Amino acid sequence: MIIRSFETPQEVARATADLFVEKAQKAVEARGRFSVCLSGGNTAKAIHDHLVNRTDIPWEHTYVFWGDERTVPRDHPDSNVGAGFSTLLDKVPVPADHIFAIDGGLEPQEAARTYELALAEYFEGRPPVFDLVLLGIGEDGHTASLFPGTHAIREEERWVVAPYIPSKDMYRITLTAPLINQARLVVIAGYGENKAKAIYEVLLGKHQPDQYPAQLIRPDGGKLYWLLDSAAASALPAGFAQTA
Ligand SMILES: O=C(O)[C@H](O)[C@@H](O)[C@H](O)[C@H](O)COP(=O)(O)O
Repeated sequence: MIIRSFETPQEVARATADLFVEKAQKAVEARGRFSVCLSGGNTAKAIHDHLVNRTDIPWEHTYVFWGDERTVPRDHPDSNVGAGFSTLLDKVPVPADHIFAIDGGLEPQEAARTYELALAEYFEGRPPVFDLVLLGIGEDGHTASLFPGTHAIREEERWVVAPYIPSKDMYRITLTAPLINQARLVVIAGYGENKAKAIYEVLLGKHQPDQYPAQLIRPDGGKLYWLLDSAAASALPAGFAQTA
């Protein structure tokens, strides 16, 4: 696990974009294609702003997925898929048939099952190993839509589940931790003072993933980067995070 802190949110977004580019180039060189899972939320949008302007990403060999989606149609303002398109995919030349969107408009359990089938088809029945999974972190220590106290935290078999989230009073569709942990590279990006306590608890607190689900993110063989701004890293001991 590599933990880096940067002065500003913009530097976090830029550093995440740099890792995206590096991974994309290496994946295409090694396997001819690059599979990436986008996250939702505001952090993702800042990262997308940096990606849109890069000229060194092999978009034509890139395959795009989502780590989670709200149970809303793509055109709803809260949709992660909709935001992925409006802030990134409508602006870069990823072929339309390389984009695998979670359908938040379906009944939640059907949406989860349908997405699992899409993953199985892309990965041709082999265990889904994403080249890169981008994640955010919530103030409550959630990541993707793995929220405290939900059954999704304990899921060990399914790739995609659709738990009811009491704190949001809605169902969400989310990749499970075992699936995320198969990735070659996971990047958790976070900024803002409001994340500092959760980040401390996830990284240095008692191991209690039911309270802090981001503790579940421990890639089996891949790498994990935490990219934080100084505010989000402010509860960590001095020197714990590498300062860029
Ligand atoms: O659907 C979502 O909301 C995201 O997938 C979620 O896990 C997000 O990454 C965190 O809540 C951080 O959100 P911000 O980046 O907006 O702080």
